[in-house]
Amino acid sequence: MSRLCVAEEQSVLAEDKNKRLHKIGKMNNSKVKVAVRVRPLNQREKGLNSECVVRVNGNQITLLPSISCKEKDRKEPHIFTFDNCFWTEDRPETGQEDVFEHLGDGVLENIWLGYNVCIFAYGQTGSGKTFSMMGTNNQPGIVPRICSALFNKESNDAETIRIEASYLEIYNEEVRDLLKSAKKQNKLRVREGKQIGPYVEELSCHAVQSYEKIKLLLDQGNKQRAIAETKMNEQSSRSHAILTLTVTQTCNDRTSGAFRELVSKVSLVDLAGSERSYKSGAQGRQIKESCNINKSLLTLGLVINSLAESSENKKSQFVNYRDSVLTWLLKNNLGGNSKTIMLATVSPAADNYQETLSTLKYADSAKRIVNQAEVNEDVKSKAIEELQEEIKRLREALTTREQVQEQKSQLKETEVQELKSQLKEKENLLRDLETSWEEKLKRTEVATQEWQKNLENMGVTLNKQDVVFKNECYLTQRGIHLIIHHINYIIKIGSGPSQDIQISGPEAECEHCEITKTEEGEVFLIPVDNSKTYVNGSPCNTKTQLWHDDKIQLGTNVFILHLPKRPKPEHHATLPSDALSVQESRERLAVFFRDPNTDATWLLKLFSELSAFKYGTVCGCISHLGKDRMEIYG
Ligand SMILES: Nc1ncnc2c1ncn2[C@@H]1O[C@H](COP(=O)(O)OP(=O)(O)OP(=O)(O)O)[C@@H](O)[C@H]1O
Repeated sequence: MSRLCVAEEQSVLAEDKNKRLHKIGKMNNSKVKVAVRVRPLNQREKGLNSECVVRVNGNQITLLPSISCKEKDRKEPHIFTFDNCFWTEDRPETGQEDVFEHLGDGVLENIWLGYNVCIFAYGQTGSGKTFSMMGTNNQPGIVPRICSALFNKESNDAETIRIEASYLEIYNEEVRDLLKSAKKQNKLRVREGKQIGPYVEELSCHAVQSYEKIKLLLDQGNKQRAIAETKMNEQSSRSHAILTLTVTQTCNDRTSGAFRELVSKVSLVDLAGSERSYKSGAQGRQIKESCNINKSLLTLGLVINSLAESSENKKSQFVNYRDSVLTWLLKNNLGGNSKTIMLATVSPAADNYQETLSTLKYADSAKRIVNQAEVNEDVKSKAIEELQEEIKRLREALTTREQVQEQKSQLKETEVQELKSQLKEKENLLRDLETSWEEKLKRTEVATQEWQKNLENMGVTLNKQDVVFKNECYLTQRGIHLIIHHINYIIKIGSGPSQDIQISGPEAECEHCEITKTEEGEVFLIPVDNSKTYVNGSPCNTKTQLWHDDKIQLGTNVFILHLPKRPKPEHHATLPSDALSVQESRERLAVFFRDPNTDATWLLKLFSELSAFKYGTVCGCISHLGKDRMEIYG
């Protein structure tokens, strides 16, 4: 039978099943809910006096024409209506709560009812996807709030709740397990089962019993992501991250007295920035990254469009989910069995007009998609049955293939290998489904300990939220995450698109400075003429050697150099003959001398040398303390 006929037959069977489920109220048509969040103007945009071109009125968002937009967009504003519009400028402190109240509460309700749910954040780099999904310690986002509520017993009346978590990222169309140490990573393949839908082979799944445990896993995953990024000088915005929680509840049906098992798969997705390719001036490896990011996002766009069209025309049409890893994994969430929310994040600044318009158009298409959400009841037994059948079929196929192996052709050999690998995978899945909860909890504990040990062996120490590499040379920059930039030979820093590290702010030059590392491991800073560059608070206008822990300020961007092999040498100041002694601490220098009327020029020289050398920004004062003592404060 041709592929098309099989697809047609399957779709007829699925339609019949859907009709039946609709009738008994266990499936319903569910439009993708679309919300838009506008972040406040950031420092860079304020510094550039960027015009604010977005207005929000209730659920309506208007994009006003601006000088920077294309000719055809200059005449009229673009007006869109969504399920929710969030504008953080009005109430910045309650922004995260507002979003959770309007989106998160509904998500929880659907989880308790046994539906699959998905929230995916889409928008240009820096528009607030990670801030909305993850948030910060003080302003937690949707993900930690959902995780915390899942363990709040008052929010549901199930007898038992079991939660398993997996966390992956898609980078250059390859899947990485964020909860497995880099050493143990194989290239992970996406497969698909009739009952379970698309899944990632060998992806680790962790049983969690408390919010603290999920938080620990999330932290681990984010660190793993940070390590991968920094090892390759990547940035998080270049990969897509998917956290999946499988929530299994057993409930006692009050009327029949029977036990029901409800399973909800919760997919929380932080997509890569949507604009990368044309604004970042991508080169070399970055071109591959951009193509692959855009391949996923492009396919996502195509999938959204064809789903929107088929929902409107009420006609099913073939949707090529398998064209990208992202859409394949989100197959159920887009047009399938899931209650899905898209959170589109945008910047209000005029110079982001095109990206904002394209995000809003994307979001506008998404709101036309209609999913077929189904209550997932007793799916485990069905999945076990399906796997047992599959395993039986694969074993038989393998025996037949092996029997005709006499004429050993290359083709047969590959076929046998593929069958063996499928068989192994299905057996693993079955074993996993049959593993007891207690065993799963034990496994998670062992995996966490192993992961931490591995990091220590790699020379990485975990310091609260931070990742520190013991013996390497890098710059750290603190923002929403701690960002680490490795220095290998030469790095260019500036606000221009071709710079290795991009800085922002009104005082950031297009090409601000270079940092070089010699073969001997010495590090130098070479500022570009007239750039606002400071080392430990002192202006730096010429090539300057840098030491461990030096603070480098480029305009308003601050970096700390990590170079443990080059600690700052001890400073030996030449003191005038009448100085008696010098006492130093990191914050204070006290010079004792005989004659309080000593010419102070040497002291001022010493002061400026020391401030440049060791004391960072010296807001210091020189004060006379009695007859024979002066103190300089750093
Ligand atoms: N709604 C908001 N309110 C306050 N600050 C915000 C908001 N949204 C984003 N920000 C700030 O803007 C900056 C960029 O946000 P974020 O990292 O979430 O962007 P992103 O879309 O995830 O970017 P990328 O695609 O590069 O990962 C962060 O410093 C964040 O704190």
